[in-house]
Amino acid sequence: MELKIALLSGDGIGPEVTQQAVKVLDAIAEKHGHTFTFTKADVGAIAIEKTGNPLPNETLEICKNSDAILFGAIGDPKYDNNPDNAIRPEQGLLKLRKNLGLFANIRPLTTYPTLIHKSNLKKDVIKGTDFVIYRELTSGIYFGEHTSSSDGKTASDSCTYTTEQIDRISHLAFKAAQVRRKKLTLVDKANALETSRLWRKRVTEIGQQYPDIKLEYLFVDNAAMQLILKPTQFDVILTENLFGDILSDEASVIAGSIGLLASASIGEKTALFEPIHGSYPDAKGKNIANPLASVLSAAMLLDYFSLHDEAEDIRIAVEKSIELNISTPDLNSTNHFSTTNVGNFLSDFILDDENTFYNKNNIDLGQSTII
Ligand SMILES: NC(=O)C1=CN([C@@H]2O[C@H](COP(=O)(O)OP(=O)(O)OC[C@H]3O[C@@H](n4cnc5c(N)ncnc54)[C@H](O)[C@@H]3O)[C@@H](O)[C@H]2O)C=CC1
Ligand SMILES: CC(C)CC(=O)C(=O)O
Ligand SMILES: [Mg+2]
Repeated sequence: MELKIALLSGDGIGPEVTQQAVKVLDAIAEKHGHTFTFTKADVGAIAIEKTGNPLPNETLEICKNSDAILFGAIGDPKYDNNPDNAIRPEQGLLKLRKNLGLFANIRPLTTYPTLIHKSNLKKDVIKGTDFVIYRELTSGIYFGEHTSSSDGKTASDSCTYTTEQIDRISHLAFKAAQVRRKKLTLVDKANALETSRLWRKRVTEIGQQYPDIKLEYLFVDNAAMQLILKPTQFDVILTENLFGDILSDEASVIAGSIGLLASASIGEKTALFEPIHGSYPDAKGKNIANPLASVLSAAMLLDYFSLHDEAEDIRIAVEKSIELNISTPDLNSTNHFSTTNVGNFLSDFILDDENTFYNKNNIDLGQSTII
């Protein structure tokens, strides 16, 4: 298969982690006889520095002319610490999502035996956790009217949802539940918010078209608690933009690191694949960021094009790296491997086996070495 992929590495650790995902995709292309071509484009703070615009037209055009987008992360303390800046890196990502109509953000959460064993959370609570968050991505409070008064004393952000915006992601979430464990949990704040009441009404109505799916409702405050108390109760979580953003970062603690959580943002015409984490500015250029979220986002990209065997190859390589402790410091407090090492291991493993990596790097099999 030939795929044109727009590569938007962005800021902070974005370039370091996406570089590993590209490496892994190159290995998959070589192994399975595909041609993946990457076209780089700027977004976020780097794009502001170069053009004054966090989403230059050229970048948008490259995305529109590609089959899919591989995205790193955006964000820079220079802007975060100066809230008065009118032009901000995150506008690049929000506008990209809106312009490409990427309304459904799919964030799977799985656990790995090696990491369950190391987790600070109770092992019998997190063992077997396997759910997916369907987060609405192009509406809600991030896209409402934002105001601030001229005296600087009042600010507002409005949250709006239409039935059309709720319906389209709800159908995707119900369909996902049909091929999973047939349970959908709507997370909202219907005891306080009008938008949440609309979500509850519509999702209940849509649920009638999916009688095989058990539909449950949770208020978001309770959901935040249940995620940690009993995460195995969840199968598909459906929620609005803000709640999905927050709950998925929280859920990453169950997996072991936010550096493990991948996502796919699906629209009608195209799709974007990105880690759920941000630009982790403190780690920029240090070669310590976990690249697995980016690599697993690349696996979701392959799934999107029905290259399921190829996606599985990536997931098996990722599992192997975790099992062998070839992991960055967030997962491995003693035997640190670098971002690049992890990417090299994955591509070597995909093309050959784990011994290739050990031999190339002159390591005894299983040795605990910092390289
Ligand atoms: N999709 C995106 O591009 C997002 C961008 N951001 C932006 O990123 C910047 C930093 O935001 P933060 O709130 O600090 O969130 P962040 O996700 O960048 O980092 C939070 C913490 O998560 C951990 N972490 C994140 N990615 C990791 C990785 N790959 N490997 C290991 N540990 C990792 C680190 O401990 C880090 O301190 C801000 O400018 C923010 O606006 C935040 C979230 C998403
Ligand atoms: C610009 C932010 C809304 C990005 C973010 O935190 C996310 O999508 O997870
Ligand atoms: Mg977020």
